[in-house]
Amino acid sequence: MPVSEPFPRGLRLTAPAKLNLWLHVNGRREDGYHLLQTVFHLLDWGDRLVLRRREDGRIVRQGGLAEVTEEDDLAIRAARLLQAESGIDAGADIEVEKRIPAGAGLGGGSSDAATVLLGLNRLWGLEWPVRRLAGLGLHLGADVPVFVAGRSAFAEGVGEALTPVDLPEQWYVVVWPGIPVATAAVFQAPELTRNTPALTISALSGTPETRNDLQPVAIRLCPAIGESLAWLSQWGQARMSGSGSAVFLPVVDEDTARGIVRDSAWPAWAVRGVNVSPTLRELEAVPGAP
Ligand SMILES: C[C@@](CO)(OP(=O)(O)O)[C@H](O)COP(=O)(O)OP(=O)(O)OC[C@H]1O[C@@H](n2ccc(N)nc2=O)[C@H](O)[C@@H]1O
Ligand SMILES: Nc1ncnc2c1ncn2[C@@H]1O[C@H](COP(=O)(O)OP(=O)(O)O)[C@@H](O)[C@H]1O
Repeated sequence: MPVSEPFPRGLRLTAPAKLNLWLHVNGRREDGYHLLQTVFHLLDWGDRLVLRRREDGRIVRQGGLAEVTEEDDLAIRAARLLQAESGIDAGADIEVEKRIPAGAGLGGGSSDAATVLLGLNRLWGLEWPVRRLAGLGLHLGADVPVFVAGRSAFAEGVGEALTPVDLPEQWYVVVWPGIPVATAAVFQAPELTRNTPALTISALSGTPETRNDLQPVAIRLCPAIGESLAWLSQWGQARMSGSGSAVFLPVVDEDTARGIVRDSAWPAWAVRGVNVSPTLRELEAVPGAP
C-alpha cells in the first residue's frame, strides 16, 4: 500500500470578502494609523485560489489583477514573506481568480494574503499556530489578521485586536459603484472625524447607535458611492463597507437579495454573511487536516 503523503500537494481555497457592518474611528496613533472599532462579517463568497507546492523554491504568480504588479500583489507578498520567515526551501504556484473588486472596502487583497498564509502553512507543513500567522499578516495590512483567524469578529486597535462574535447568517445585497477608493486617501482626509467615543463591550451586547465614520469622506471623494447608497436605501438601511466604495443592504432572504441585484445598474451580488470563513471549512475538509 502506498504511504499517504503527510501534506497535500495542492489546495483549492476561497478567499472570502468581508463587510464592515459599522466602523468608528476613535483616535489616531503617533505613526498615523487610526484606532478603530468595527464589526467584520465574513462572507461566503470571494476570490478563488489554487496553491500548488513547488520543490524548486520559486513563487510563481498565475492570474491575479493585471493592473497590480507581482511585487505589489498581496497574495505573492504573503507567500514571499512566509517563505522568508520560515526559511523553507519549497516554493509554490499561486493562482488567483479575482471576483472581489479591488479598492471596494471588501478586503479582497487582504483576504488573498491571509488565504495564501493559511494554505502555504499547510502545503509546506509548517504547522505555525494561527496567532503567529496573524501576527505576520498584520505586516501586510490591518485587515489581514481577521481573515487568518477566519471568524466574524468585533475588532479594535487598527483592526487586529479581535473578539469573535456570533452574528445571524444574514443575506446582503452588495453594490459596487465601479470606482475604486484608496484606503489611505480616506484616512488622510482633513474632515474625517477621529473622536467617536469608544463603545464598551457591555454596550455592544445591546443595540448601540452605529455608523461608518469613513462614509462621508468616501462619498466626497467618490460621489457614485452616494448615488448607489441612495438607490439601495429604497429597500432599507444601506451603508458603505470599510473605506468604500462598495455599499451593502441587509435583507430578509436570498430571493429578496437576488431580486434587488437583478435591478441594479451597477455590479451587484447577493451574498450571505457567515461566522466561520469558507477557507477554514475547506482546510478542515482536506485529508490529514489537524
Ligand atoms: C478600512 C478597513 C476597514 O476594515 O478596510 P478596507 O476598506 O481597506 O477594506 C481597514 O482598516 C483597512 O485595512 P487595510 O486595507 O488592510 O489597510 P492597510 O493596507 O493596512 O492600510 C492602508 C492605509 O490606510 C491607513 N490606515 C489603515 C488602517 C488603519 N487602522 N488606519 C489607517 O490610517 C494608513 O494610511 C495605511 O497606510
Ligand atoms: N491580490 C490583490 N487583490 C486586490 N488588490 C490587491 C491585491 N494585491 C494588491 N492589491 C492592491 O490593494 C489595493 C486594495 O485592494 P483591496 O484589498 O481589494 O481593497 P480594500 O482595501 O478596499 O478592501 C488594490 O487597489 C490594489 O492596488
